[in-house]
Amino acid sequence: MMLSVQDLAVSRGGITILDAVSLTLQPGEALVLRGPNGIGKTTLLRTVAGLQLPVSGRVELPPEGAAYSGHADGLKATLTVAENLTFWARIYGQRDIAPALKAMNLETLADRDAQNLSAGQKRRLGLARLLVTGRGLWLLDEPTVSLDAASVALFAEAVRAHLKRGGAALMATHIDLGLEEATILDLAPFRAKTPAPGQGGGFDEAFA
Ligand SMILES: Nc1ncnc2c1ncn2[C@@H]1O[C@H](COP(=O)(O)OP(=O)(O)OP(=O)(O)O)[C@@H](O)[C@H]1O
Repeated sequence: MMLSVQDLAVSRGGITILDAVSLTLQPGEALVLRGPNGIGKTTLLRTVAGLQLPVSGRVELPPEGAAYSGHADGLKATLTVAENLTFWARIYGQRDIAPALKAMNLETLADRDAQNLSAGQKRRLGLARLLVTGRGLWLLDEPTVSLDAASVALFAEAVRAHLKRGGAALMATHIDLGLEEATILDLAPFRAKTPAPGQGGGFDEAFA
């Protein structure tokens, strides 16, 4: 078992937005969270990652934990691409950054400072970071934002290889990665019963 979520309720700003979420992931499986903007995909992923506490319910992860990739890529601006990856690899007890550089097509950018990368290149570095964690469970929030078609294909290939190695992935993404291993979980049935005004709507009301 790579992940077990049982009867989980999660909140944002003190208000429960999703409840009774239960799901499991076995090695080799991927689950894609679907639902309109604001339903709580980010909140659910952050809760599963342990970045915020659940309102109730249980999350069981592998003993070594998960690798989380959120909207911020967590890059060190003044370190090069290779230095960033080496930094993270050391934290996670890994040595070799070469496969991660290759997988995300960063070899020719290895010596460039992270602050001088384009948005899509930064995203590729953020995803390369996943590969140097050595963690079996990936929790991914909109991993393909800013990526062009070729980079989306590279990313899909990296996820596929991860699943083949016995890894698992829980991800929020609006685009189809073409992963036949992935199942879709629509979060609409888990919407908490009494959302506050402006919460859980079909789109981002603040910008309507
Ligand atoms: N501090 C806060 N107080 C109250 N509500 C908040 C607060 N922060 C976020 N929210 C609301 O919580 C809800 C869940 O947000 P979340 O980012 O998890 O949604 P999402 O499904 O990931 O959305 P998207 O598809 O746009 O990324 C949204 O309706 C958001 O407006």
